[in-house]
Amino acid sequence: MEILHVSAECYPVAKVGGLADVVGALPKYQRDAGHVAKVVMPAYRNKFFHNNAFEVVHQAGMWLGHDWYHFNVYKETGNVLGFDLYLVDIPGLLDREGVYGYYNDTERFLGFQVAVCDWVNEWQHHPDVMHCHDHHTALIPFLLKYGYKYTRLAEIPTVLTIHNGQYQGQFGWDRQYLLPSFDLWKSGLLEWAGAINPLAAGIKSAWKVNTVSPNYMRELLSEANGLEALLNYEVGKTTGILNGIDTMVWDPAKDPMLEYNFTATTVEKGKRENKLRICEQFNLNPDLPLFIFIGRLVDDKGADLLPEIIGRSLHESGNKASFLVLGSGDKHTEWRLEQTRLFAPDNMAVYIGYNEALAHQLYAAADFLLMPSRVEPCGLNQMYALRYGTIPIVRITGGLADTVIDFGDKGGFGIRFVHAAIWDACAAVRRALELFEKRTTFNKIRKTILKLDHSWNKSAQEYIDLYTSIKS
Ligand SMILES: Nc1ncnc2c1ncn2[C@@H]1O[C@H](COP(=O)(O)OP(=O)(O)O[C@H]2O[C@H](CO)[C@@H](O)[C@H](O)[C@H]2O)[C@@H](O)[C@H]1O
Repeated sequence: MEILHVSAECYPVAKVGGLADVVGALPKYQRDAGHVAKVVMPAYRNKFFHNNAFEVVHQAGMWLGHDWYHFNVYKETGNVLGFDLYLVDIPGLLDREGVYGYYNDTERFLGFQVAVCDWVNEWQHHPDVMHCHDHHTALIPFLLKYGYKYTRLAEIPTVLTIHNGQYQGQFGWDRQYLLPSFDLWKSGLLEWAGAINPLAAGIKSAWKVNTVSPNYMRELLSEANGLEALLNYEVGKTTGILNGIDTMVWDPAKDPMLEYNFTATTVEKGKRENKLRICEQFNLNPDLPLFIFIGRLVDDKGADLLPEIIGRSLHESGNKASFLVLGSGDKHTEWRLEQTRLFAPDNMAVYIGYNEALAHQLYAAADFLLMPSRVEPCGLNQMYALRYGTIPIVRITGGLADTVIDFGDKGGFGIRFVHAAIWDACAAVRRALELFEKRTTFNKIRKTILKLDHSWNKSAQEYIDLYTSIKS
């Protein structure tokens, strides 16, 4: 089967969050299962673009409203990722260093989607499925079905994966002219709440829709940032497939970003050594339990709760813990974290920014990972933590409920709490502190979690089954 993944991110080409991890890993596992999986994404002007070799495989031009853009499709020639990677270069739109956050993101990702459809329109054959990820690519199922210039592509099955339903990419009807001409009788498929809503259009038009965990799929039926009614209506074509992790990239035994690699048999020494390094770097006491948070500092992740969770936990425990936060996002939360640190400089460290290597080192060094998420479609951090012998403390929502069992329950290994609230998170931290003191149980749990299998093997097959169910 030939699968074309269309995405705004893919690790290691360009990563902002978990979407990149998924799109960088899933195709490898699909390849290993005997399929041809390709990824097409924008050609951002970043390190990866400058440091790798490409050949031009397609050159064309397109109208985006009243503006004409020339575009190229490049193919990476070194097979660096282990599957075919295509980059769409649209000078004037996509040739920026960053992924998101530009004033014309709507035009940028519209241009990307039109260019992808135009390019596939020139192929001699059709891919067996086009797999679109999140709202930046969610207009493709609509365009293929109803765009006049894509009639020969109308039968290509499309799958839309919702990695995060909070972001939908809405823009006003006044910009409808940016879309290539389509059957206007179908305009209603673009519409949601008085605007053009790409995610809603994708849910309506894709052949199948899935989220990144079964529990998140259930949650979306009652809480989907305004799309609840639509998802209830379309429930028949939806499913939840749990994300996996790339166990080749995330392997404590071989990870080149770690100074000390370790396995299940050397976990105690290995984690101790990694912890010593990190504690030295951030001026923390290595004898205290180390709690980390890694992620985008946004309210959905519960990042706004962190300053008080940390402050209160330190106060209650008499400074018997260390906390380290790695992330960036909401400026006010960044500032509050820095302020909290001033009150406990020996027990708290904050790294504002994005640092892939540090993230790996933190998963390896920490004792506990804190995830007080309000919304968590799947969450990869808890799976990376488990793989690196760090016990996750999670609020049970979305995929966190699907992947973490409380150590108090049969077969359990993590710490769960119910409310995205300071008091409940602090109670979970208290349980962690008690667990840290019970060394035998703590070490046993560590050994157990290192052996859990969160690789893509099972889920990659579930995607193949999904494609097979719609293959024309
Ligand atoms: N400052 C920083 N420095 C270094 N690394 C950082 C970092 N901030 C984040 N990361 C890394 O980015 C990734 C975050 O992945 P998540 O799945 O937790 O969240 P995200 O919300 O981006 O993804 C969305 O899509 C994914 C994939 O489907 C879902 O799992 C998730 O629930 C959904 O919200 C991890 O690899 C993490 O280590």
